[in-house]
Amino acid sequence: MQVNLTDLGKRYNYEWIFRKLTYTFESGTSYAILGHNGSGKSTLLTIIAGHNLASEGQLTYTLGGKSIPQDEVYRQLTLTAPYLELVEEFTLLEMLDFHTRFKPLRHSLSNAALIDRMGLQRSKNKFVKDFSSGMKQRLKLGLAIYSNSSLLLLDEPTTNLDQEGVAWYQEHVAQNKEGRLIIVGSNIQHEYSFCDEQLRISDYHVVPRK
Ligand SMILES: Nc1ncnc2c1ncn2[C@@H]1O[C@H](COP(=O)(O)OP(=O)(O)OP(=O)(O)O)[C@@H](O)[C@H]1O
Repeated sequence: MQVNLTDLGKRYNYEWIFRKLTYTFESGTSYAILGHNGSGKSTLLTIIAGHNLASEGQLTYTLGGKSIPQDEVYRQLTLTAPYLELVEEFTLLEMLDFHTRFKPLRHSLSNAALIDRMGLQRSKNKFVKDFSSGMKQRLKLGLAIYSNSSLLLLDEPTTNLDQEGVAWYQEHVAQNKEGRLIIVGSNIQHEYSFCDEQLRISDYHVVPRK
């Protein structure tokens, strides 16, 4: 998977969040999008995911030498972000059944094996609404990391995780990065320490004229 941004810009109303962003993201490489709160990291990730529209510029996707239309790229990607909700009315087992019907798991992993990897064996019949916030985050990450997607987008991936949860995230993301394109939106070092490249969104802020 390759994602090409050419002179990409986004504004909300009259406020430009970033402009003139030209960059190539390549498979087999992990990227960190860095910047302070409100700098535009989530905005860029949602644009790459196709959940949000750029205001100017071009965004193209290529897989195996073939270009993928923007409205089909969702098949190739998984995104996890604090604002994306799980289906709270499902038990863990039901949640996995539902999710994997649309997005099969990597390496034909079974749902039971994913539950083991997430360390959630004792909660398989528990309703998601009764999970702690850290358990919900581990579930979101497990679904994203272990889905069979060539593009993995992680926005603030360790939100609500304790030290053990952070170590779990680091281990599992590192084990599943080969051959994939991973983009992390973060300003916390332990979330993106495995990344090979860094993109500072503030380099693309519009400097107001004096
Ligand atoms: N739907 C929207 N309408 C108007 N402004 C928005 C909208 N979404 C985001 N913004 C603005 O865009 C800017 C960038 O927000 P964004 O959430 O992308 O930043 P971020 O770098 O991810 O921040 P954080 O680190 O706090 O998550 C902020 O000024 C925010 O207020």
